[in-house]
Amino acid sequence: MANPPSKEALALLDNISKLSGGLKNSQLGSREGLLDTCSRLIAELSHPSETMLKIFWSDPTHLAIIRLSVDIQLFQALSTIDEAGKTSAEIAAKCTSQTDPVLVARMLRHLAAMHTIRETGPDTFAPTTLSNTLAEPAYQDTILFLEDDFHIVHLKSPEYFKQHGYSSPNSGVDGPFQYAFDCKGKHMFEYFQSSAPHMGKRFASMMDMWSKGRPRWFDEVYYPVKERLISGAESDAEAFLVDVGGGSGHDIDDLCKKFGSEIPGKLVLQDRPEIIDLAQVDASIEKKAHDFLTEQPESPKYVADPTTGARAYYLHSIIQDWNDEVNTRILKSIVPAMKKGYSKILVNDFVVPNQGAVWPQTALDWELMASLGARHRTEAGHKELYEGAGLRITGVWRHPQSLDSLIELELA
Ligand SMILES: C[S@@+](CC[C@H](N)C(=O)[O-])C[C@H]1O[C@@H](n2cnc3c(N)ncnc32)[C@H](O)[C@@H]1O
Repeated sequence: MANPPSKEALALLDNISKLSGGLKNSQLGSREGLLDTCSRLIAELSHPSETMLKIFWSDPTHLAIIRLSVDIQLFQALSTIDEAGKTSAEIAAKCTSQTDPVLVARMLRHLAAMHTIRETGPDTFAPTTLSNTLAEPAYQDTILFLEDDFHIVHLKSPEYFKQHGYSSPNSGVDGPFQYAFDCKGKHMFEYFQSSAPHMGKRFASMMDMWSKGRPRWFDEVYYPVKERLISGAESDAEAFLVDVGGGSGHDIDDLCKKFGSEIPGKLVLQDRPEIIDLAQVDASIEKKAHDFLTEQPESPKYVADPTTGARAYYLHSIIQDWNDEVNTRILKSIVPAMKKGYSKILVNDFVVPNQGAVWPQTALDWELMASLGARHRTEAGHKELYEGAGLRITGVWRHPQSLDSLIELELA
């Protein structure tokens, strides 16, 4: 007979049944609660050797198969199939190149065992929402970035830490990334530009992919854009909102789509020149190459008929990329452009709790360290940084289903 479940497992099962009721009634947060509780239950019920094999066998092989699927266009082949499914030989015939049907069958079986696709009968497989989504260009780029380009950084990090006395990096130009690519002194974004433009493009796609499926800062229950920005915006101001380091423009483009003619002024997308070249945004959005370590050009000092600075300077996933010293430079480059009591800086970043951070936060913190010598901040860490740059926090907003926050700042 099997061992009786532990007290913890029983409590988790009770919680799952409560949360299931919430999910059926579309209660906000029940989906997230269920995901967390189910993963705790899996950890509680698994034998350590099962967990070990999950981490070191099933996940890496799953990853290897997903990566290979990009080359043979397996997800694209699957996306043409209906829910009844097709045999592995039929699916192999739809892949690019002459892929061995036996190899495809082995890939399909593991993908099905990992719930990435569905096994609908003997040697018969059908796509899922996940596998269809993995066929999209932004997801394919992300797989290539994380596997082909970035994975080496994690593989090399034990050597890096051994050489650096196991201390936490605090430099964007001498961390695990620079060690793996032998480019000490060059920041990751500079390295993309000078030595690996394909990585820069894939990275921008990854940021685009990441914005999907999570609440956006301008959603009604997140940050009240109408109340805090549109209302009170001066129509003769040069710019309404500047997306500083906005990548290929998904945030500002979606803001533009959502509010359309309600936006009372110009929208400006700024980033490095090679990223601005990639951006495909609404024609009304001005695209400008700008180094955010230098003085903000969307400022009364520079515009033809200056009245005020922009209503808002939006920084999404920027503060988390740099140490305090560089962030102070970024913020102080915007401060002279701001009008007191009118202009705001909007920081859209994680505010990690002092206890109970969840895996998307802790995993990203490690990625930030490895790639950029950077880290996540608690609310106290954010506050200290902004006060040091002559700013004050005027509010922190969070969507009930999001893990990130919107921190609103004004001149102190
Ligand atoms: C983590 S991404 C965030 C992109 C976008 N805000 C988003 O949330 O998807 C950081 C962005 O900062 C840009 N960046 C890095 N250094 C920069 C600099 N000195 N000036 C302007 N942009 C820079 C990168 O090109 C990249 O698009």
